[in-house]
Amino acid sequence: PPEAIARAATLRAAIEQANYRYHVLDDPDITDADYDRLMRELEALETAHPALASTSSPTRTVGARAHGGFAEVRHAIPMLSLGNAFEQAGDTERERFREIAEFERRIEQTLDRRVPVFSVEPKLDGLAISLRYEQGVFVQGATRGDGETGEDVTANLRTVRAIPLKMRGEGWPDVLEVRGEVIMLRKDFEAFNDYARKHDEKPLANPRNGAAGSLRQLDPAITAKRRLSFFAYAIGVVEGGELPPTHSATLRQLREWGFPVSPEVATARGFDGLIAYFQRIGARRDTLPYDIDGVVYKLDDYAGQREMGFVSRAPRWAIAHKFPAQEQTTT
Ligand SMILES: Cc1c[n+]2nc(N)[nH]c2nc1OC(C)C
Repeated sequence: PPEAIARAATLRAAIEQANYRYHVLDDPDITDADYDRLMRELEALETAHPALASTSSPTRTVGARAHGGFAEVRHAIPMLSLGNAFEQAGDTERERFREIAEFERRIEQTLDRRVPVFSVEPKLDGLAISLRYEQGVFVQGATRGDGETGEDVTANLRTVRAIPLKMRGEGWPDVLEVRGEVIMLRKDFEAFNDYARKHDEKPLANPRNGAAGSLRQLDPAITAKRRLSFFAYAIGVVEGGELPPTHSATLRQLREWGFPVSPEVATARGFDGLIAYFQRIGARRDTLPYDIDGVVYKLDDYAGQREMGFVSRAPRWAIAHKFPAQEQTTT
């Protein structure tokens, strides 16, 4: 009946808007209870009128169990690892952060640029995944695996509300791969362990295990019970369209298309700018809503990235800068 069709469309739009405001803008305008009421009303409508349901409906996020294990997915563009730098003994900052000074100087020299601009980002401690969108619709998601081949965890990723089932806005390429980290926010990790202890279930050792374990569940219904989040940080395949010339502009564009991007991302100029960011984030590390194990510096303009190229599997144009290992507080 037409009024059921109209009501279902209204509910879907409201739920997608609520997901965007909660996960991308971090500025929800309805309570969790209201959100659940919208979902329950849509589920009831779709049950009463099965013709209404579609795979891209927010209620259709729990798919079938992967009986024989996960299918393999070959990454057309390998998912890279990052070379990383650690602090070293020394008096001056250039000595203590010698590897970062080296990284930055090599880029200055190779590109003959005085002060290169970098995209600077928190290095989230979760599970790296790649999301494939065709005509703006989420069609496949895979884990990083060994960088060349990962596992198809599409059904599980559909249950992660921070991952848009359809891109927002317009102007996106025909095919777009968005890469990022699936994580478990600290508050959701603590809530999960409270529940586990009360129900005599095995608690999670840390949020990273929570994200990895939840995503690798063969039954998406179990994944759906784990509160996971997602932050985009890179692009893979782009076909039938083009992206801005810099990584920072691409991250802004991804936010508009409905992808969560960490609010901590910024740009920095030269060695001093990198270290200032490293120390700024380091000072706030324990107050962030998610675990990080360092920060990532990436030359911001894509032309410069292409010119710098890669060393084996890690790009010359990016590096992870890790904090000293933190004593894991076993909760
Ligand atoms: C492996 C990795 C991890 N991370 N984490 C962030 N924030 N950016 C980022 N980029 C990565 O690789 C790029 C070089 C694509």
